[in-house]
Amino acid sequence: MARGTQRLIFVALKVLAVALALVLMVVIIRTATFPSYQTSPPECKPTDPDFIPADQDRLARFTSAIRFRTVSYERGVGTPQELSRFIQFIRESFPTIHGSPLVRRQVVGNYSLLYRVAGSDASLQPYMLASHLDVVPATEEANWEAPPFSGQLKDGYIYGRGTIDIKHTLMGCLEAVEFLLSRGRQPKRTLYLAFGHDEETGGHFGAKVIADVLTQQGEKMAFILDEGTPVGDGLLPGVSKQVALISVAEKGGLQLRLEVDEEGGHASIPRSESAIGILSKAISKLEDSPHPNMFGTGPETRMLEYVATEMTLPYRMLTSNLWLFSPLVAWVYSRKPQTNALARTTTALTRFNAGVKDNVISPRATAVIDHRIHPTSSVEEVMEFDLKVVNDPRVKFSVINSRQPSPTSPYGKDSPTYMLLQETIQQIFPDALVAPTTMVGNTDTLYYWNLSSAIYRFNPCVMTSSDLPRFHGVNERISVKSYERAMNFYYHLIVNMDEPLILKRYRHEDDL
Ligand SMILES: CCCCCCCC/C=C\CCCCCCCC(=O)N[C@@H](Cc1c[nH]c2ccccc12)C(=O)O
Ligand SMILES: [Zn+2]
Ligand SMILES: [Zn+2]
Repeated sequence: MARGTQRLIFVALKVLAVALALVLMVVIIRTATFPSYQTSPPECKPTDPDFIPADQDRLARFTSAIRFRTVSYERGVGTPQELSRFIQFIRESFPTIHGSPLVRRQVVGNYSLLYRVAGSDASLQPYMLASHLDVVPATEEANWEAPPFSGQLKDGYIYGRGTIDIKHTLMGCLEAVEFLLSRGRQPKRTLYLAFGHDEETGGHFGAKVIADVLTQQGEKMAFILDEGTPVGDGLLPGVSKQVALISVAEKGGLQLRLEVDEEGGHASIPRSESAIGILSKAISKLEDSPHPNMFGTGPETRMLEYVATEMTLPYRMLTSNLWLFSPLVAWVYSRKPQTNALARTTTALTRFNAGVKDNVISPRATAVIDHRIHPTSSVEEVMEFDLKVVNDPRVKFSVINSRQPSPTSPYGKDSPTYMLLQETIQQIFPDALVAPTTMVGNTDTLYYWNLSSAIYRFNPCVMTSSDLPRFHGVNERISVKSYERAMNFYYHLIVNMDEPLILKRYRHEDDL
């Protein structure tokens, strides 16, 4: 090898070594100095004078609420009589709320409830706590450890449909307001409670109408809190502490119907391709072609950064240095369904219909694809992507439903309401970290976008990965301790909202 070439290689190796050393240095420095986003407000204790205990009366009210079979089956098909009975039960169970001159109650869309609790300072912008009255049907009843509409107490858990989705927040909010008012206190800031009656089937007749009513009344909210992501225990790799996940954004959706119409006929004389075959190829192409991994562009990235300082060293190093390791973390995310759903637009094949008889070639095949759209993508992008992937004019696409991803609500120390939420969570869950994330399913907040730019989705309940299948699944349950935490969470949130010190600490130029 010529001497000149040798020297060149030597210099190149030297440059590479220096560059690597520099990169390593940056990685180490960032790992060691990465900021913490956590706070440590005073813990809420059972000995506090304003602690709400899960006493017999409150537990009895909650278990009774679970016994109402307020099931939503499909759009416009629910259980109206049961909803009416449940509304009556709520009215009788919370006499202070329903007798207070501070409270205005409206029944909206026949079965949804909208309460306004007047604050003493009308100059302050109101806020809204949302939940829903309905539940999904209970299947596989035989496999439940206690009947799904029994509200049975067993080994410290209350069993039943709605215990974590979402009658614990519905009753938790009401208990908190009842407790406040029964102590003769009036909040400074007006608050709304909004309880839709058909969230489980899209909120078209409940939350949508609530939003219309509030819009007509010209209301704007300082923030809105609805059902959402839980306090995860063991859900995030590399973090041993619990992580309370506040969803600051919600994925969009695109439900597509795919249809192929071809000549059918006698099964003994098939053509080379059938409607079923053509459609199968199309949907299998869609399943095999995932939408791009968007890790690094949405709240899912910040979620990791918010807990970085509490991670085990290898994870901490990766997360503190996403400028370098983002592609690697993106790949790790794509490996598990829960994290994959956070990182990209997902494609779920939910229906496939074709054929009427064993020996008849079906002239028609149809399928439904349910996409959930990443916050940094759009309905248009998803449609364009799919058409390109299928690339077959015989497959006709039609849109069943579409909605853009939600705007991302402000979070972090620049957002007083997010920080208020974070501090309240840490009062009730003192061992938990708090982090922003994206809601992968849809909620009633879809209709509330025009009411507030600060919309958060959170479920004040600790959940392990083995609890997740209880959502809409078998053996839905909540521990008595968790229900107690839910009541106290809402109570503290309401009290904190009137505590100028907390908001002021994070308030910038924007006045709430
Ligand atoms: C590593 C990170 C882990 C993250 C873990 C996240 C865990 C999530 C755990 C629980 C969340 C479940 C809560 C889901 C609630 C979603 C509500 C729902 O099921 N919605 C339906 C129906 C629906 C409601 N509103 C609309 C509007 C438009 C279409 C459908 C719906 C749904 O999303 O399909
Ligand atoms: Zn729900
Ligand atoms: Zn649900």
